Amino acid sequence: MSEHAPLLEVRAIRKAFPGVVALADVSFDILPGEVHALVGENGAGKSTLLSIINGLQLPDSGEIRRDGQAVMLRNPSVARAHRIALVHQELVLCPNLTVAENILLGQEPKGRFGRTDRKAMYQEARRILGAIHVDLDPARPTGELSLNEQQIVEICRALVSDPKVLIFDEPTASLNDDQVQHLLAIIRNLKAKGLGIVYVSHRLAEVFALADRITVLRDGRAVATLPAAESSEAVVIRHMVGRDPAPNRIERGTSGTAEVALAVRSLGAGKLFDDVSFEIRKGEILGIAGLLGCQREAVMRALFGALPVDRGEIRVGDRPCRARSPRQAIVQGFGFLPADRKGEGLVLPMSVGDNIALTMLWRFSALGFLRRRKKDGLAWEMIRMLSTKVASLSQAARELSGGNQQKLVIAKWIARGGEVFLVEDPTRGVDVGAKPQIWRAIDELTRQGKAVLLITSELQELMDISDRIIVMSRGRVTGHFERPEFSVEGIARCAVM
Ligand SMILES: Nc1ncnc2c1ncn2[C@@H]1O[C@H](COP(=O)(O)OP(=O)(O)OP(=O)(O)O)[C@@H](O)[C@H]1O
Repeated sequence: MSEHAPLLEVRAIRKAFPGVVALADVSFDILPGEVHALVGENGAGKSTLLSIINGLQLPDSGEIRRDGQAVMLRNPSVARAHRIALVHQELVLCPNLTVAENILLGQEPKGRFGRTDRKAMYQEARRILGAIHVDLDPARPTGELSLNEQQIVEICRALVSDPKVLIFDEPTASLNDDQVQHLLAIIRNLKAKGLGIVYVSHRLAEVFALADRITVLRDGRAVATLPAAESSEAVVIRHMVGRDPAPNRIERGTSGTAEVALAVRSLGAGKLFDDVSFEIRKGEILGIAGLLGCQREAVMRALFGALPVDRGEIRVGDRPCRARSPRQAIVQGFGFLPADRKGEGLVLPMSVGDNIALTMLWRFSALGFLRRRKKDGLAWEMIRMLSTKVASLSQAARELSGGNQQKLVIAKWIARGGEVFLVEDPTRGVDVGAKPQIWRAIDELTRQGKAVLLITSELQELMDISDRIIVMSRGRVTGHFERPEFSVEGIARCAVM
């Protein structure tokens, strides 16, 4: 076989679910030493394709060839035996076990009487960590690792079977910019060793920083395979959505009224944060910027009654607010969209329509036909507003793609209402085509007089949407910027104070 023969070929794969053709005649291949990115809108078919390559699902028709030979990937163990491995997006580590135990879980080297040979296990874990140039103590309990370190353990777990094809499913979804760079360096290193890497991500900047080729899926079809060096984000987005994308930056105009929606004065919580003060007017979006450990998430949680404060004052409108629980915070006018939305607020076996209706029950107290029609009408409005891809209102939420589940959570959360919305990373896991719609939905909230406090993991996004930004560093407010003064340099300077 020539050096450039594909490690893996996917030919004319088709996979349908009731009411949806998830993959229609998809073909693509992976060469040794290449990163082949797979991109597409939410529901385009990426996860379905990955699960077929990883042996989690069988295709209805089509063929998979590994080193030129047709293979039947009946389950993930068969895929592993063919040296194909997947790095999970969701970290599935056991927190009580050590790094080495997690890496070799289920594949521990055995010594006498079939017992685990612990010395060999630690040696093997050290060898794998060394192979990707990571200095992590294999004896550390996994529970105390950072997200980035946990991700590394996940990668090592996939490397145990010495794969030739390694699949990454949105590996950077919960990482900050520095951690992303570290992960990309590890992936480049694996590529240099000749592995073929399949890389799925919604973050196009990262796809262009890493990929050799990019295959775009749209509505279950592979609509283009492009050499990254000869393409651009705009071209890829056009293939993904079939039109020019809407700009992310929202023209906010003269937003905000004079009326203060939320006033926070000298707020403090233990050693986490201190002397935090700001105001948000009705109709305004205030962003909080800061590096990891700046405690902006803790401020959000304190406002939502999920973390006790011991000093300072919070006022919603002209009322003092002392929420001691999220339930009380909701009653006092707060809405909270946490970054960790997995399963959050969705009853997965229930239908899409009923999931949205759950939050709106109080609006439909009168029984009757009209109620159903009105309920369905509002549900469709929510679904369209965020371009959620659903087959029908009666489709079970569990059958939606990951990104579409996220959009459904956001739709529910907007439907629930409130005066002050606390929002963390609303576009995480959401495709580029739908991001502007989410920003527009938030913009629309403020036009109705709501106030929004916002955190995003990408600073550019925060600058695109916020009216003002405060910067936090080590639990204190270190900067305050009006929209015309926004600059990455200025904000970054305050973030390291
Ligand atoms: N088990 C299932 N039953 C019914 N429909 C399904 C099932 N799994 C996936 N689908 C449908 O197949 C289509 C493709 O979904 P898939 O999860 O592959 O999309 P994706 O590109 O990974 O999206 P995302 O970016 O949101 O993760 C979607 O319309 C989805 O609703």
